[in-house]
Amino acid sequence: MILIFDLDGTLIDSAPDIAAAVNQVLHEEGLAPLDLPTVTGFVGNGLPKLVERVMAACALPSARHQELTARVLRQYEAEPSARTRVYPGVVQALKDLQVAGHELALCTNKPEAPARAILQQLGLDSFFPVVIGGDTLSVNKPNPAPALAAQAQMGGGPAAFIGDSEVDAATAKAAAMPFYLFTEGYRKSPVDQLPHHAAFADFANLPSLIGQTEA
Ligand SMILES: O=C(O)COP(=O)(O)O
Ligand SMILES: [Mg+2]
Repeated sequence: MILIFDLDGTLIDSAPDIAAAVNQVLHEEGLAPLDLPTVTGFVGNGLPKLVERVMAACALPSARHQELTARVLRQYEAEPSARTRVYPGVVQALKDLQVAGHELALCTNKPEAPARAILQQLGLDSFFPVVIGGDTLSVNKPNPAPALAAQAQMGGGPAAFIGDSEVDAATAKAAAMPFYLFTEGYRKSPVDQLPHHAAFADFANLPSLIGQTEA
């Protein structure tokens, strides 16, 4: 089966680096930093949307959105993974899933360039022959197009989606793919309010969970 993974809050805890980039720009603007839970709550719909949420929280004029988005992105790309951690058990789970014959792809709302840089810096790039970012197509998740593009680029066939958020649950539903929910990421809703085929809190359990579903 083709397994399409989300990135932020699923494979990696990346919010500290996103918050650092945001807070550097706020500092340059003479504004107080936002705390980590606040910035984490803004992750999920891509960088332009995150900056829009930051600007609303800081009462910055929306006319500056393009400029501030470019500055946050430049800051983030300068140091994208220094504070970012791969969640426990991810690497072993990805290896086990490949050994079991699955093919892995990545579908994130993070812009493609920093997504690829982070995968490489954290040693995850070799798992993912296909990477679709938030700016790879003209639409991003929860539109199903990025997930469907990942599936098509992997050669087509049965696919499942693994993610941590409301956005991923909606994407999987729209793409008609079973959704595996990682419960320890950046979701805002209770687990039972997110439609999912199966949920897991520990990556060590994912290979058997997917094996059971297939059987
Ligand atoms: O960049 C975001 O807003 C979210 O990224 P994700 O799709 O990898 O969770
Ligand atoms: Mg996510």
